[in-house]
Amino acid sequence: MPRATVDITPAGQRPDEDPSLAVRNNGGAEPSTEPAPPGRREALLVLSFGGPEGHDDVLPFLENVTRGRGIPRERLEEVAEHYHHFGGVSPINDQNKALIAALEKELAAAGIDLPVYWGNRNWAPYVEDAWAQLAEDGIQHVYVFPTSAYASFSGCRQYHEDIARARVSHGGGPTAEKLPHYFDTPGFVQANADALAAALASLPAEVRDTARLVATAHSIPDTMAAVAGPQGHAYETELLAAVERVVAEVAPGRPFDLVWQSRSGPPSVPWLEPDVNDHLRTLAASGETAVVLFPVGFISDHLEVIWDLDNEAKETAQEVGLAFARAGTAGTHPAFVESIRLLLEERRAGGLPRLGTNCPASCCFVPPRRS
Ligand SMILES: CC1=C(CCC(=O)O)c2cc3nc(cc4[nH]c(cc5[nH]c(cc1n2)c(C)c5CCC(=O)O)c(CCC(=O)O)c4C)C(CCC(=O)O)=C3C
Ligand SMILES: [Fe+2]
Repeated sequence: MPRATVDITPAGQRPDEDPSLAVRNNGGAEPSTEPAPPGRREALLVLSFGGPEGHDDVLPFLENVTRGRGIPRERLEEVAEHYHHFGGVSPINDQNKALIAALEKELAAAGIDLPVYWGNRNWAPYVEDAWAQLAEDGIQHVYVFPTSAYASFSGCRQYHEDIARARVSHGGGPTAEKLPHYFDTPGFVQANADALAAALASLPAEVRDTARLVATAHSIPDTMAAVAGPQGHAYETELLAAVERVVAEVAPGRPFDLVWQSRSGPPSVPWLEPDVNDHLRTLAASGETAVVLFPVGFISDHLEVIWDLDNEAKETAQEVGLAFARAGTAGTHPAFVESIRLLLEERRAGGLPRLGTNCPASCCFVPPRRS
């Protein structure tokens, strides 16, 4: 007998045991093109990287981050120092709390009754614990908002894997879908554009119109870039698309660069180049007098932004005589928060994802190193 469409998961049945839901969700993190079944209990999960909360958290956190990924011990010790400069506390946790508070307000104002949860990959609150809570609270389906806007193993697939791991750790729990990449949503672009305009305005008047616009994003290994997105190189392609949109808003036609920051891994492994510091030296040597860095690759001013740009890159700029300003990230900009709500509403309505993409299962895979 053909099975009728089930709109509401019967009480006592785990949603992932309902075959109709399993098909819609491909058992995991694939977006559905069906509207959300009426009555289904849903939530939004902000899924992030995690960061230490104090001195003693730093090394265990870094070990979580780099497990199986072949990062040299010396690099870990160096990065630990960056965290220790801030008392071992990453700013990312407060930034995520602020984003969650802004999202709760945004949803409430739009009359959307949807609880917001928080889970991380590398530090408490862990996504596994968030999953247990979601299940305990009777949530049947969760929309996952990852704190990365782009394709790539680190920014996309690894978040899919976090969801899968959390579901396995709980033996099920809610079905899930990761929201599409949002680098090209109007609100993300607007937030970055406003930040870039403010940074430009902070420069001395005589260099404001000529300062070089330099976008930055986290470097990734060349091999990871090559397999990002179904056609490969989606990380760079999506970044370039975001940067073009931001520059078109702020200073149409003005030249810009997209360069890379925060590389790690052994020097023998090629990562995306040029590094932002090398690029600043090149710009100075070619006669530029001022730069504005805008870290469009990140959504908040976390440690890799405030250390690698506000300390290291700024020092490089001073060394080579470039006037320097650094734009903020999207953070809790109202337009960005609104775009997240619109993405969520679009998914709940079952529309095909208009904005951005979501990675299918076949891309972005980078196997862990066996040591
Ligand atoms: C693409 C990308 C994003 C953006 C997408 C996203 O946001 O997810 C990102 C974000 C972040 N990266 C962060 C921190 C770290 N990343 C590391 C290591 C690595 N990142 C990589 C890539 C990315 N990283 C890669 C390819 C590695 C090598 C190891 C591996 O192959 O996986 C390491 C290890 C030490 C080191 O070598 O730096 C740390 C401590 C934090 C938290 C900052 C805070 O605490 O405020 C955030 C938001
Ligand atoms: Fe990273």
